[in-house]
Amino acid sequence: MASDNDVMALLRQLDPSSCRVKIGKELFTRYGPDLVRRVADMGFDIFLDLKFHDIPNTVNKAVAAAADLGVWMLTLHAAGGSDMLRAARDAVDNSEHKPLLVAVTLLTSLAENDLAIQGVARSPLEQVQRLASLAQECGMDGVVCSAAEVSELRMLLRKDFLLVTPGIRPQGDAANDQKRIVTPAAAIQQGSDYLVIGRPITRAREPIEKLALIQQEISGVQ
Ligand SMILES: O=C(O)c1cc(=O)[nH]c(=O)n1[C@@H]1O[C@H](COP(=O)(O)O)[C@@H](O)[C@H]1O
Repeated sequence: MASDNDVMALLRQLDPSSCRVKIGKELFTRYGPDLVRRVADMGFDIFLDLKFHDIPNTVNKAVAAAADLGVWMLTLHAAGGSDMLRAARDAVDNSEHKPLLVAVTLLTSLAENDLAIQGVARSPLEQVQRLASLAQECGMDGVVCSAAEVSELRMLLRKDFLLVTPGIRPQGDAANDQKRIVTPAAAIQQGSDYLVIGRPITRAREPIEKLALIQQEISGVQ
C-alpha cells in the first residue's frame, strides 16, 4: 500500500514539466479530493482516473464534481452507453473548468477469451473500434485503449481525437495483470498521444531513474 508520505516523497522528486500525475481509484479512495488539491498545488496536471460507469444523472454529477477539482483529464467507461457519455459531456460543458474526457474502451487487462466469457463474439480490436466510434460520436475528447490498437484507430477517428494508452511495459518488465501490452517506444511509434505507466515506475527500485530511462527510450523515436 502506498502511504501518503510515500506518494509525496515520490512526487517531490518529479518535475511537473516532464510528466503528469494519474490519481486512480486506490489513492482517491484512500486520500480523497484533498490529495488531488495537494498534488495540483505542487504544479502537476492531474489525470483523475475514476472510470465512472453509472446511470447518466449520477455520472453527470460526478463529472461536474471532478471538473470543480480542476483536474486536467478524467476517465469514464464507454460501455456506459451514449446517454451516459453525453451526460458527462454536458457536465463539462457547463463547468467553469473543462477537463478532457476520455472513455475507456476495453480494459488492457482483457483479451479475446474475456470478451467471449461476456458473450461478446468480437476481437479486442473490433470491440475497441466500436466503442471508440461511439465515444467520438458522443463528444468525448479521446479514448483509453492499448497501443496495439492505435494505428487502426487513427484511420477510423478524427485526427485530434486523443489516444491514451496504458498497458505499457518496457522490454523485460513483468506484464502483471495486463494482457494487451506494448513497449514505450512502440507505443510512441504507433502514435499514442499519452502513455500511462504505473508499476514499471512505481515498483522500480529507483523510480526516478526508471522514468528517465523510459523518457530516453521515447525521445529516441519522437
Ligand atoms: O483508464 C486507465 O488508466 C486504464 C485503462 C485500462 O484499460 N488499463 C489500465 O491499466 N488503466 C490504468 O492504467 C494504469 C496501469 O498501471 P500499470 O499496469 O501498473 O502500468 C492503472 O492505474 C490502470 O488503472
